[in-house]
Amino acid sequence: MKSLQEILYNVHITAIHGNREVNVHALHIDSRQVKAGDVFFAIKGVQADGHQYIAKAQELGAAVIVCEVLPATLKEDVCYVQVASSGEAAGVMAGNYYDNPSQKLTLVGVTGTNGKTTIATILFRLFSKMGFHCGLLSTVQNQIGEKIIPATHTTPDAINLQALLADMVHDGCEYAFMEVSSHAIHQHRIAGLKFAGGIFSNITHDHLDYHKTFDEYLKVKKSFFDNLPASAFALTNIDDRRGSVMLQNTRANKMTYSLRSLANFKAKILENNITGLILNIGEKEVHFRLIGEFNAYNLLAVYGAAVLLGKDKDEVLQALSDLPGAEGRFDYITSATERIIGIVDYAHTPDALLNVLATIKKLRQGHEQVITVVGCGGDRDTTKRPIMALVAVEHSDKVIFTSDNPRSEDPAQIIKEMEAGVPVHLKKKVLSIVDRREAIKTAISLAGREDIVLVAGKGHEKYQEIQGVKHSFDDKQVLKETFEILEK
Ligand SMILES: CC(=O)N[C@H]1[C@@H](OP(=O)(O)OP(=O)(O)OC[C@H]2O[C@@H](n3ccc(=O)[nH]c3=O)[C@H](O)[C@@H]2O)O[C@H](CO)[C@@H](O)[C@@H]1O[C@H](C)C(=O)N[C@@H](C)C(=O)N[C@H](CCC(=O)O)C(=O)O
Ligand SMILES: Nc1ncnc2c1ncn2[C@@H]1O[C@H](COP(=O)(O)OP(=O)(O)OP(=O)(O)O)[C@@H](O)[C@H]1O
Ligand SMILES: N[C@H](CCC[C@H](N)C(=O)O)C(=O)O
Ligand SMILES: [Mg+2]
Repeated sequence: MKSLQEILYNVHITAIHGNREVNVHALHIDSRQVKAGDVFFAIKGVQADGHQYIAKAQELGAAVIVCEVLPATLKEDVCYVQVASSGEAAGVMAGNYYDNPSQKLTLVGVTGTNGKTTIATILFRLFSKMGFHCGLLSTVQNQIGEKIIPATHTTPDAINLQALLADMVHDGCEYAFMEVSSHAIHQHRIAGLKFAGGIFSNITHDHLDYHKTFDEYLKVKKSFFDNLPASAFALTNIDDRRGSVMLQNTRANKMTYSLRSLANFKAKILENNITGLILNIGEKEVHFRLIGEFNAYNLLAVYGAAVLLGKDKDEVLQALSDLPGAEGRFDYITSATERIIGIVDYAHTPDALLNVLATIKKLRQGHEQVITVVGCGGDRDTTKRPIMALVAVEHSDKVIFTSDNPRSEDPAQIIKEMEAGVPVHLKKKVLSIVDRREAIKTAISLAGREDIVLVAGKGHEKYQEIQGVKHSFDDKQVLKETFEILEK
């Protein structure tokens, strides 16, 4: 329990009404969770406006309401804190409530369209391997040392985020690595955090349903770097067209990485095949288990960040060389007799799909066919559907369009929107099968000896969300089962 006065530290308050001599029990952004003596933050969202739920929160006993607009009638026993942004106030107040855990950790945030999970996860594994107790906040899962905490978001909401970081501090973590999604930046989920470093991987087409234009999406990502403190490093991929823009207004220590031009951290790909990568990095030739050029970028980002955090170059490279990639990212299994390679990958953007297919092309030795199974998520950026479809058909021998997570949408309609991206002369390559399990089975039945089946879009996900229900589903498991039937 903390006094309201304590948790209001550093909050930009416009006005305050009512009794502020209260002690606060818990903080909530969802009225449905409020209990007597709690703080409720009224946040304007996409579906609803949290201000509509102030009355509900009061009914449930909220002692403090943080809002942008005051309700018409004020209750005597409630304290109303009026602020310019309730979302931002939630971050700062949650930070104060949990004793600002980010100030007691070395916290590194990773942003970009693709590569966040990979970079954050490998940083976590690298530092753990080098003997440090670490925390991880990622799309796949959150971790405090060995302990796994399921993740609901790539970046949790402000209150859960601060609570998780506080748990890391209590558990003795020194470092925390987290993904910083564009939604999280825009919704101020990261307000009140002190970062020791920020990493930018790349920016390409995604989330235009939310950010509306690419420029807006870019601005949001850039604001993460604009707000880093002078004590932090800002490490950017300058081979990305927007890499240097990210750093233009930051006060942080500007650092760059590149495979192509002059940069603070440079690497050269010497070999790139199914067993991994050999890079010339830090004046050494090092073999890594991760596959594909895009992972050379991810490894370089990890290496740069580790060196900027003061770690010995050779020790970092030695530990890094042996680490596996994140779950569901270029995750492959091979069938025993036919030697069909099944690859599960979380590519759910046009750029990620292109990168994975380009990597597969490079790995092909002879005349193996590439058969791609892919769908697009419902209730998400619809403009990427025809583009992902085109990328798939242009870079595969056969393609099966199927469902990803249709969510509230009609899966057949999503597939239609994908089909619209396929030019007439490539239509003969395409089959559409709504049922994802059937689609994967069909792909394998079409595959000959040593062919490659890419199952894209869901990576580590263990469910398929259809009409609000999450059904158990695991791409890799379906591949395995189908291979087993084939072997019999
Ligand atoms: C589009 C988006 O980001 N939505 C997030 C947002 O919800 P919202 O704006 O729709 O909220 P809303 O339903 O309009 O409600 C507004 C406010 O009223 C409150 N409310 C609502 C109902 C009620 O009865 N009482 C109440 O108090 C809500 O708690 C909320 O504070 O705020 C919620 C609370 O933090 C999030 O859970 C929710 O994530 C949804 C589930 C989601 O799917 N988000 C995805 C798109 C997302 O955030 N993805 C990124 C990853 C992207 C990437 O990896 O590139 C992520 O970081 O996970
Ligand atoms: N550096 C990279 N550049 C381009 N594509 C990448 C890169 N790293 C990974 N990918 C591709 O993008 C997919 C997603 O990678 P990853 O999960 O690391 O990214 P992410 O940014 O965390 O994605 P999300 O925003 O959905 O959580 C991978 O499965 C791979 O296909
Ligand atoms: N972080 C991404 C995940 C997309 C994964 C894909 N399987 C889908 O459901 O669209 C998002 O929120 O857009
Ligand atoms: Mg991620």
